[in-house]
Amino acid sequence: MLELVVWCGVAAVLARAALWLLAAVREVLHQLWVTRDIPGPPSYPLVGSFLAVAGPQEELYEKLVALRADLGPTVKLWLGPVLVVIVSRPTDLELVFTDPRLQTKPWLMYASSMEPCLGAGLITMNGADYRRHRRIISPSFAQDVLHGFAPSFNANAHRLVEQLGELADSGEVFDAAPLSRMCTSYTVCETVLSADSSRLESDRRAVVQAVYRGVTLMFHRGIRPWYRWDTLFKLSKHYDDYQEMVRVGDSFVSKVLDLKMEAQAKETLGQAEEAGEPDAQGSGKQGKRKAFLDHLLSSEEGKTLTKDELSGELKHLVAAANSTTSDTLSFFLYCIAIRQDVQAKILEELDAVFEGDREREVEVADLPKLKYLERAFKETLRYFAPAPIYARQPDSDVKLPSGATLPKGCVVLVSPHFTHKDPDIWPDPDVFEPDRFLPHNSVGRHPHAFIPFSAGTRSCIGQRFVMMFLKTAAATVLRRFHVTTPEDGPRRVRDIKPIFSLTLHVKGGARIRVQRRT
Ligand code: HEM
Repeated sequence: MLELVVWCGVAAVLARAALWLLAAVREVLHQLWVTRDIPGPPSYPLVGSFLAVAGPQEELYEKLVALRADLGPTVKLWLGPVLVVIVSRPTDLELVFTDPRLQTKPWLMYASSMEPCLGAGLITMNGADYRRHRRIISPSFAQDVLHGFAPSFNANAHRLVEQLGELADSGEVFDAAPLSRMCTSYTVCETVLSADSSRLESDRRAVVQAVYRGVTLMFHRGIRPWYRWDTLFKLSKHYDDYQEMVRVGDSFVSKVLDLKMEAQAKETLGQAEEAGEPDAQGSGKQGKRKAFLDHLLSSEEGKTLTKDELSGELKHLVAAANSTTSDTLSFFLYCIAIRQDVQAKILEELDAVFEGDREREVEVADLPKLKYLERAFKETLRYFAPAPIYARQPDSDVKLPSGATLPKGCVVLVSPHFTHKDPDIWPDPDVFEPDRFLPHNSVGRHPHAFIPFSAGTRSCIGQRFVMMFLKTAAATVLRRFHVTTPEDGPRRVRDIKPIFSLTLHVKGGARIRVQRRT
């Protein structure tokens, strides 16, 4: 009798496995058929077109650009049994960003590579959980909340100015990227987590290091599907580093949450003023400044998030905010160091808005007046979109306006670089020209031709934050320093080589020199 039960069990498992395999084969056959007219590089049994993109990480960017140039705006790639369709026409993208059948983030590119490190959060979640979290978190990014961050943006821009001052005095050539990272990380710690307490200083320094390394490690693991299995990943030389990064992130966010809960408890007991550690970011009575976390915790809906959910969201925000923003600042400084004419126009505008005052703090009211500076940042984001790829997965077959069909279950990949460098949309795409974004030069350009922050329901929640911070940092730095490239540095923006990771970095560093303005 027992034998019969065991055999029935084995038969049931085998039947399920066979059904699963059958469904998977059917899906692949369907995908092959539906996408037969979409061009792609040569594909071979088992590996598919993996060879077209395999190789050192430094070459990935050039390989994708070459695919676009050779095969056109819609390209398919078979990575083993996984079908990837790269979409780049603005009219197609509009559908990708807005169609309800295309709002799922593929597990393979998101949850499987990010959640072991960050936990679940807005970037990786799907379905009803995602919608609930976005509804709870969005109000904490409202305009008035962002305006409260101006003192933090200014303070951290001044910290950057101090560091640049020392480098100006020494006259040395340096890489702007680590300084941009430090400035961004401190700002994000303060404004997202309200982690500017002196009790967190040493942890915060560790996090600044871990965040950058973390982006590289997550990418390293993410593009090697066999590392999804911990057993195999343990064999990787990066395993210990990865674990350390996870530990640093978890411990930091946990400490921040504990301190916050402690401060709230004291506040409730009316003891905030006597508490030895004043609430630096102002969730206490006397404070004015509130971080995202304070807003979240003070909202009724925010209180429904569990500690695990909160911790995941905070890690997602810190990860999403840091590298993207600091890479933009590094690319921007490098571009204007090369393009002295653009830098001169920025200074002219700064002198007009600040009436020649090179010391005054940047106020929220100044920011909308810095229109040329904003165009220069937009052009930096067009040229070097810091989030180089992102993806969706159709719940059912979706026909694009261009005629191609995205089959159910494939990975729809969006690379802003494909769209941002399309000469039919952007004349002379390799020329760095901020005035492309002048209203009269934008007439007739499709709104989805510029997509550094994605678009639609799953677009970046931090885009207004980014512009406020970057403009404040640039207005503070450029009124005080003149930025140049060294003699052996690139002469044209097109000579800057980016390197692909989860975000886009400057290959070899953004090597610049600064001189004090007189
Ligand atoms: C230049 C800086 C930034 C760029 C270029 C950028 C770009 C993007 C892009 C392309 C996405 C969509 C990703 C996808 O679909 O997988 C995204 C999502 C997101 N970004 Fe940003 N981002 C930047 C800064 C920030 C900042 C400062 C924050 C927070 C303070 C932030 C928070 C998020 C979050 C939470 C999401 C997920 C949104 C959702 O799916 O609902 N980002 N970002």
